[in-house]
Order: sequence, then C-alpha cells, then structure tokens
Amino acid sequence: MLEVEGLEAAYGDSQVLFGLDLRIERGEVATLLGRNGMGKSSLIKCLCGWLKPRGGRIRFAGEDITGWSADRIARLGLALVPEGRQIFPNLSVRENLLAFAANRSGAISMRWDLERVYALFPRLQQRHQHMGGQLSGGEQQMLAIGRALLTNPHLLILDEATEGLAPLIREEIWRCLAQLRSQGQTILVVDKYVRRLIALADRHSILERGRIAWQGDSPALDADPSLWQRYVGV
Ligand SMILES: Nc1ncnc2c1ncn2[C@@H]1O[C@H](COP(=O)(O)OP(=O)(O)OP(=O)(O)O)[C@@H](O)[C@H]1O
Repeated sequence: MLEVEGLEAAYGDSQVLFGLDLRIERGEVATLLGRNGMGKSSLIKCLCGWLKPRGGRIRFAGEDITGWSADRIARLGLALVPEGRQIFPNLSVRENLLAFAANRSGAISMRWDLERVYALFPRLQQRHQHMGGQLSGGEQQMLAIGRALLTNPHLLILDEATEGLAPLIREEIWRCLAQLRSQGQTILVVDKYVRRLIALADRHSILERGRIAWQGDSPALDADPSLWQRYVGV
C-alpha cells in the first residue's frame, strides 16, 4: 500500500529527514513513534504532498507519488486526520462530514456513508446540527476521523491521534481505531501511548532526529521497554 525509500526532506537549508524507509502493507496498522521534533509530522507532510521530498521515493496505491500535489495524493485515496483536527468551526457537524465525501478507494461493499460514521460515533449524530466550533476536543477528533473516513481512503493517517484528549475520550478513539482495523482499514498512526499502540498496531517505526532508529513488530516492541524510555520518553 505504501512504500517509502530513502526519503530526504528539508525546510530551506535545514534538513529534517535523512533517508527514511517505511513499508505498510494493505490492511496493516503502522505507527510512528519518537519524541517531539524528531520528524514524524514532516514525514507525514511528505506523504500527503505538503512538503516536497528532496530525495528518495514514495509509492502509494500502485503509483509513484513522489512530488505529487496534495490534492492529487488525496484523490488517490490518502486521508489525513491532522494534528489540531482543523475542522470547519462555522459548518455544522453534518456539513463538515459531507464537505469532502467521496469514494476514493472505489469500495463497493463496506463503503463509508453518513449513517456508518454516526454508528461509529453516536455522539456526532446527537450533535449533527451543532457547529464544529461548539464541539469538545474529543468530538472534534471524532469529526475529523469521520470526515476522513467519508473519503473512503486506502490509507488513513492520524497525526497525534489522542493528544490533549480526556482519558475516556482517548479510549473511545482507541476503540474506534481497533474497529477500523478489524474492518481491514490500512492505518498509519502517530501517538505517544505506546501500550495502546502495541495492542492496536502490527508494526512500529521509531524516529530519532529524522532517521529511523528502530523498526519492528508489536511483540518486539513490547519485549523491550528500554526502547520506549530511550526514544519516546515514557
Ligand atoms: N515549518 C517548519 N519550518 C522549519 N522547521 C520545521 C518546520 N516544521 C518542523 N520543523 C523542524 O523539523 C524538525 C522535525 O519536526 P516535526 O514536526 O516533523 O517533528 P515531530 O516528530 O512531528 O514532532 P512534534 O510532535 O513536535 O510535531 C524539528 O527540528 C522542527 O523544528
């Protein structure tokens, strides 16, 4: 589904990614781990087309998308739930959800529609007429996830999936991601809750100063908590 090879990126003269490799198979859940400023968001920006790579290759859904524009990559079926949600404060929940609805993966069965999103997040249905700006942080995150799902993406990316959310809402987001996983959705998630990520995901990549410091599966990460302390600070 996604193959990144030797990815390099910079902001002006300041290089931030140094030869990253990453692979996500269809139906897998992968994570990016690392302390603040290690390059997770920059990698995601490259995948989404917001930051042009200086070197390396990105292949997604059968295409070489290196250097493609963000809207072209989105149309190919990559959906981002961005850090800070970025929902429209002056549109209702329903309008936010329908603003970008599409069928990018060409799914015939199990297609996401409004009803299915409301079934996943009943809170959104209860508040469907509320403005985006009136929602709590957790509700905004549900809205951002629902909006991304309504594009029926091949790959769903969540940057800081549960950051700043109350514990109960965090649990609801984890429950939702587990449900999506069981339905075969391919997901790349950035978060700091390593235990939750081990339970949820198949593979993990730890970033350290723009380089991959460690890659492995959940049993390997679970078996070595010293990695978490060293690279994630938990
Ligand atoms: N727009 C920008 N211009 C210049 N430098 C930037 C920009 N955005 C990020 N950086 C720098 O790039 C490096 C990687 O940052 P990035 O945001 O990718 O890290 P991160 O692991 O996602 O951390 P965080 O969780 O804090 O977002 C950092 O040194 C950061 O200061």
